[in-house]
Amino acid sequence: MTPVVSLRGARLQFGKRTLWRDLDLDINPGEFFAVLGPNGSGKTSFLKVLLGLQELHSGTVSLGGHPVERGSKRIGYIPQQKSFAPDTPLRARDLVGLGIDGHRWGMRFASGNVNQRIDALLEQVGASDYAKVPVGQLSGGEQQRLRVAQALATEPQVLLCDEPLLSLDLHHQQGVSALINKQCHERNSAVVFVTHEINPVIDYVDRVLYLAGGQFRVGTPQEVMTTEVLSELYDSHVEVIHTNGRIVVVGLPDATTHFHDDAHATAGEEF
Ligand SMILES: Nc1ncnc2c1ncn2[C@@H]1O[C@H](COP(=O)(O)OP(=O)(O)OP(=O)(O)O)[C@@H](O)[C@H]1O
Repeated sequence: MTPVVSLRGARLQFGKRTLWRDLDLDINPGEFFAVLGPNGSGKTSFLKVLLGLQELHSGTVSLGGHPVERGSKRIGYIPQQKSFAPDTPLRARDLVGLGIDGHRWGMRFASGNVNQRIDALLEQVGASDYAKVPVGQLSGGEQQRLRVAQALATEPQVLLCDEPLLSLDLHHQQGVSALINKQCHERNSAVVFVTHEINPVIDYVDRVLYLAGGQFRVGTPQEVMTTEVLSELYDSHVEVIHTNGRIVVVGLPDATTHFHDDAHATAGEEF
């Protein structure tokens, strides 16, 4: 199987601060891949590398066997949930339409084909009923469904999701994550899902990249979400409890203070 995302010897650092290094990773079609970690550990920066918005310090990254490029149609991107202003002059279907031809300048005269495609996308995310409602009048969950539809417009090989459940209530969290998982399975897209909290997607996640303190671990949730692994990553005792199919992590320190500083690297280590 050809991986959708490949990183080799990847390293990202800002100044003396290394977010991650020696990252070798393949993400496969149809894989639901979660990126976890505390504030400032580099989750969004990881997405930016895949979006071609952030260069690696060293190593390589490719998408579908090609170097990453900005604005690639291979990628669908669902940004963090931010509400539209109530008077935003866009209807739900206009927002989805931007995913199809938003790269074009000037007034859009939607063809029959474009309209059909918009209808199909609205249907796919269960948003047909509010197709003509101005986006600013919709609930956070309804707006987020439209962003999912917009991100799916180009039938992307990989769907990058940056905390797409933030500020959604439990009901809408379940709806949006089920929708993203559906895309993963029915269209065989890879999903890279950045989140602080694994539990809302625990039933869907195949593998996890856990970033903390300038280090990382990759594996299944069962392999990574353990007392031993997280205590090592945080350099402090952390208790991981698995209960009723959910994972509770107790005693998390402020990991952003534990970054590995290259100034303290051992002599002879290669950077
Ligand atoms: N262009 C940049 N220049 C310098 N530092 C940066 C740059 N981009 C990100 N950083 C720093 O890198 C660290 C990781 O940022 P990033 O946004 O990737 O973290 P995150 O894990 O997504 O955090 P959060 O959970 O708070 O959203 C932060 O300390 C941030 O300030």
